[in-house]
Amino acid sequence: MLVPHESSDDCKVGGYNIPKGTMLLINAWAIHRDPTVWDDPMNFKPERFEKMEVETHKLLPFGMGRRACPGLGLAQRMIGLGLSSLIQCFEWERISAEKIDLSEGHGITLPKVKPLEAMCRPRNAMVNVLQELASSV
Ligand code: HEM
Repeated sequence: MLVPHESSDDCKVGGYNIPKGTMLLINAWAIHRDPTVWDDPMNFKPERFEKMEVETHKLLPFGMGRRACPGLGLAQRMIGLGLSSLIQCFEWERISAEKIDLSEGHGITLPKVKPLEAMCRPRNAMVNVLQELASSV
């Protein structure tokens, strides 16, 4: 669910009459899994975002409109930078032959039921860079 909003006037949403003062909750979780909104929603297909102008209005992790998250640009850049640094600098392995359990838990955010445990070791090409970084802290 996104942050609750309150209608400041009588309005209609999706054909429903919403009186002034109603609490409105957007179920982004359901929208992101709705097969009438997304083609094959349960599969990871990053290529669906290649034509960003087509799909962005259906993707709501930051809300939408006037009260959408003003930290969107910062958050997207930091997540990309953080994740790509972890992939570029380290080799990653599972802790056992068992596949990672991706089951979703409950909460304000979407935690994993089983926290991720993984092993990492600096990539050879990155050892010097990481040592220099660590010694400069
Ligand atoms: C992955 C990171 C983030 C996610 C998923 C996220 C998501 C959201 C969502 C869903 C909302 C509510 C939108 C709505 O009312 O419909 C929101 C609001 C807000 N976010 Fe974020 N956010 C993130 C990072 C950030 C960062 C980095 C900042 C600031 C540096 C920030 C500042 C805010 C503020 C100030 C609001 C309230 C905006 C308003 O009510 O007018 N957020 N965010």
